[in-house]
Amino acid sequence: MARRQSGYRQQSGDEESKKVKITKKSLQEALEIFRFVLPYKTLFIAGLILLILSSLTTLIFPRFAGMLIDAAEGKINYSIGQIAGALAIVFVVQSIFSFCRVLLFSKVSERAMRDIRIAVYSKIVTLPLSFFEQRRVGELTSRLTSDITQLQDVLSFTLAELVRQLITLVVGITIIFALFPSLTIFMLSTFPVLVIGAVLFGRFIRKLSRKAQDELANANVVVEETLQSIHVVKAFTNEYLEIKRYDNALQKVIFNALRAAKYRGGFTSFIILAIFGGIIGVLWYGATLLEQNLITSGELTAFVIYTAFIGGAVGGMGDLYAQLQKSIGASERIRDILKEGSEVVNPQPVVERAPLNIYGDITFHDITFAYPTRQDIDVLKSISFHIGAGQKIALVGYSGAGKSTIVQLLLRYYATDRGYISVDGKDIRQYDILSYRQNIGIVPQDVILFGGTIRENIAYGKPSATDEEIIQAARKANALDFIMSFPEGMETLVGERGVKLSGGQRQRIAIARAILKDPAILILDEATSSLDAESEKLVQEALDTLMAGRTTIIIAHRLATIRKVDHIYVISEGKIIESGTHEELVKVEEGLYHNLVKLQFELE
Ligand SMILES: Nc1ncnc2c1ncn2[C@@H]1O[C@H](COP(=O)(O)OP(=O)(O)OP(=O)(O)O)[C@@H](O)[C@H]1O
Repeated sequence: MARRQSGYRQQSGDEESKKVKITKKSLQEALEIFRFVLPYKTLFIAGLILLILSSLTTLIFPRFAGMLIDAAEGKINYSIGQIAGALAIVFVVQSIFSFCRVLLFSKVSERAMRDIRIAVYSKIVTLPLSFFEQRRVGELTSRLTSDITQLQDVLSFTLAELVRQLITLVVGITIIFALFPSLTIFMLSTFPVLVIGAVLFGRFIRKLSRKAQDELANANVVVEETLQSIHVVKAFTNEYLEIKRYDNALQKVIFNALRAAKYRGGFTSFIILAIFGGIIGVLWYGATLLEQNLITSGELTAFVIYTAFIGGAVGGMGDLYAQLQKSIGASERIRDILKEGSEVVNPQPVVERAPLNIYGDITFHDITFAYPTRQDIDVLKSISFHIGAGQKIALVGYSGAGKSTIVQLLLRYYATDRGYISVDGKDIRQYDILSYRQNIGIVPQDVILFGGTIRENIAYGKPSATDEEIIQAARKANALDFIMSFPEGMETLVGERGVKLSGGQRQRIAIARAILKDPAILILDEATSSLDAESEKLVQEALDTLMAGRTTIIIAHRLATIRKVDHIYVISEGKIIESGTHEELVKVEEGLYHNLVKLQFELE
C-alpha cells in the first residue's frame, strides 16, 4: 500500500510543479519547443494573419452598432440598412476567416504534436535503463499525454485567445481613446482596482481548486489500487473496507471543492459588482455628456460595448496567464527528457545495421559495480572470470548475491567504470550497442508476452522472420504441438485479452524467440517455480537444443539442472567465492555449493 500511496502523492506534487514563474528565460526556453512548429511555419503564419484580421473585424462591431443608433436618430448620413448591411458583410467575412484560422491552427498543432510525441517517445525508448529507475512509468506516460496535450492547447487555443485579447485590449483602447478621450480616461481610472482584485482573488481560488483536484487524484488512487488488486480485496473480503476508504477520500474532495466554490462564488459577485459598478460609473458619466450634447447616444453605446470588450479581455488574461504557466512547465519537462543522453543513437531496423558476428568469448576484468540509484553499495566486488566461446557456465548463490547484476552488465544495461568486460577480446563498450545486443539471447525467469498473437510473440526475436522460420523455431522449442492444439494455431491471441499460457508454455515461447534470434551468447535465468515433470522435460529438451553451440550463462536456482555445465561460479555478496565443476565443488565440504546442494537435496 505504501508503494502506491507514495506514487500518487508525487503525482499531485507534479501538479504543483506544473506551474512555473514566467520569466524571460523560462519563456525563451519554452519557445525552443516551438522549433517543432517550424516545419509548418507557413500554415502557422497564415493562421496568425487570419486571426489578427478576425480580431480586428470584431472591433468594428461596437462602432457600427453605435452608428446604427445614430442613423436611426437621423444624426448621420447613412441609412440603417446600409450600416446593417455593412455589418452583415463584415461578419460573414469574419466567420470565413475564423473557420480557416481554426483549420490552419489545427493542422499545425496536430502535426507538430505528432512530431513532439515521436521525438519524446523515441527518446524514452532509447534511454538507458538507469534512467527508468529514477523515473516512474506513470510520470513518463504523463509526459507523453498530459504535457503534450497542454502544449497542444496552447497552439490550438491559448495562443489564439492571447493574440485576440491583446489586440482587443490595445486596439480597443486606442480606438476609444481617439474617439472619446475624456470618457476613456474616466473608464481607465476604474480599471486598476478591478485588475488587481481579479488577479489576487483569482490566484487564491486557483490554489484552492488545485487542492480539490489533488484530493480527487488521491480518491482515484483508491479505485486504481482496489481494481489492480481486486483478487486480494476479495480474498480478504474487504469490499466494505474499500468502499469506506473511497468514501472517506471523496469526503475530502467535497470539503475542498465546496470551500473553493465558496470563494469562487465570492469572486463572481466581486466581478459582477466591480464590472457593473464600473459600467454604471461610465454610463453615468456618459449620460452626463449626452445630456450636455457632447456625444451622441450612438457614440455612448459604442463606447459601452468597447468597454465591455476590453473588460472581457482583461478578465480573461488571468486564465490565459495560468495556462501559459502550465505550458511552460510542460515544455520544460519535455525538454528535460529530450536533453537526456540516449544509449541508442540512431534506432533503425536491425536488418539495416552492419552485422556483427561475435563468437562469444567473454571475460570479466575485475568488475566492481554499484547501481546508479544506490551508488554507496558495491553490489559486485572485483569479479573476474572467463568463458570460452561455446562454453556453458552457471552462476549460483543466495538471492541478492549479484547473479542477475553480472548478466545485466554483460547486456550493457548499465555502464561500468571500474573494471571492464570484453567479448572476443574487445571491450564491449566499443561495440555498437544494438549490434552487440543482437548477439545475446535471453530466456528470462518470468516470460512476458506482449498482447498479440503467438506468431508475433515468437517473431519478436527476429521481426523479419518468415513463417517457415517461425514454425521451425516453435518446433525446436517443443512448442509447436501445444500451439497447434489451439483452434487458431499461431494466430491465437495471448496476453491480457488472449489465452493464458502456462508457465512451461510461456517458457517454450521464450525459447522459440531465442532460437529465432540465433545469438552467440545465451542467458538463461532459470524459473524459480518448478514445473511438473512432463513440462520440465519438454522445457529442458528445448533448452538443450537452444544451448547447443552457444556460450551460455545460466542463473541457476535449481542445482539439479547444472550438473553438466563446464564451470560453476558461486557468488556471495558480490564476490566469487568458489568455482569449479559440479564434481569439484561438491567435494568441498565446508563450501557454500556443497551446502546448497545438500539443502536442496534435503528439501526434495
Ligand atoms: N536496479 C537496481 N538498483 C539498485 N539495486 C539493485 C538493483 N537491482 C538489484 N539491486 C541490488 O543488487 C543486489 C544484487 O541483486 P541481483 O539481482 O544481482 O541478485 P541475484 O543474485 O540475481 O538475486 P536473485 O537470485 O534473487 O535474482 C541486491 O542487493 C539488490 O538489492
